[in-house]
Amino acid sequence: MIQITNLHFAYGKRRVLYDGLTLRLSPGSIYGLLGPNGAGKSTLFRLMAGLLFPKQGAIQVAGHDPAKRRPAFLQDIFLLPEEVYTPAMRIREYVTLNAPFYPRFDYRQFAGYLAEFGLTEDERLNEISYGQKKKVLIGFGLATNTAVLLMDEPTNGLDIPSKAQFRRLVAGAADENRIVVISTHQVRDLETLIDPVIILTEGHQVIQAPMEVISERLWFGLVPRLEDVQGTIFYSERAIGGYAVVARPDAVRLRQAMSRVDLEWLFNAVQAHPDYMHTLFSDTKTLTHA
Ligand SMILES: Nc1ncnc2c1ncn2[C@@H]1O[C@H](COP(=O)(O)OP(=O)(O)OP(=O)(O)O)[C@@H](O)[C@H]1O
Repeated sequence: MIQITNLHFAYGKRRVLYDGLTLRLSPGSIYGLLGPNGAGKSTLFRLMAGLLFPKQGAIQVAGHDPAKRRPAFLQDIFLLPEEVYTPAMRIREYVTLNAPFYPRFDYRQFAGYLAEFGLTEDERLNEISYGQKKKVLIGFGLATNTAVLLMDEPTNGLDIPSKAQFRRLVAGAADENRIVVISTHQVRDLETLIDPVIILTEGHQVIQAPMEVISERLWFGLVPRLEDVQGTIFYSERAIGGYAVVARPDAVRLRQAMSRVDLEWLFNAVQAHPDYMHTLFSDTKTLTHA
């Protein structure tokens, strides 16, 4: 469990990033953390990992106060940063040096990921591409089997087939004891993987909701004309044959048309109507998907 209660944070005297953030994340889910540039996604990860400290409020991660950085906490959390830096050594040496920090590290599992990504342990981390380095660290992070796995923009730098591999490997490594949180701008990369979603807005609002609830409370679809929607449209964009729309389900005459959550449209709708969306999902912060 990750429990964030009334978190306040700012870098020095700069703009306040969190002004009373409260969130609860439960094991058994792959959370998607979305937000505009500068909203504070990476900062939230650093706070969860104990690399930054709250100005006020409390963070509990798997029963630990991250700020204390106790060994029992550090061996149960892995943070894959957005920008990865790797030392000039072979993958094998990297694993020999770093895996012992994680008591549940599974060497065979890691070897399987490397093989999936078409890499071998003999390769030198300073002689492979950025995307390949990222794959090594994604595999390493999954193989740590920590209770908490935080991944900041993991699909940046991955080619299209690797994104599908990534989804498959993460889905396979997630289990009922693990909390996985993935931040991303590439929502289409992860649409089928993440549930629930957490969306940060510029105005410090936070929406947290399971996909199932989102699809019950909002309608996503294509309409030939905007006049086909009676009532509030939260987001629309021109599309082939009409308009892509996020609206209230009861506002759409064409309700029989299938509605499937589109995370990119949802993201835009939340940024455009943060207060309304916050109210619409105010009761879902502690819900997890079935
Ligand atoms: N070390 C730092 N010192 C001062 N300000 C910082 C520092 N790191 C980040 N910031 C500021 O804090 C804000 C949030 O940054 P953060 O990297 O957490 O955002 P983000 O949501 O991850 O952004 P992006 O989507 O662009 O990666 C930004 O305005 C950034 O300029």
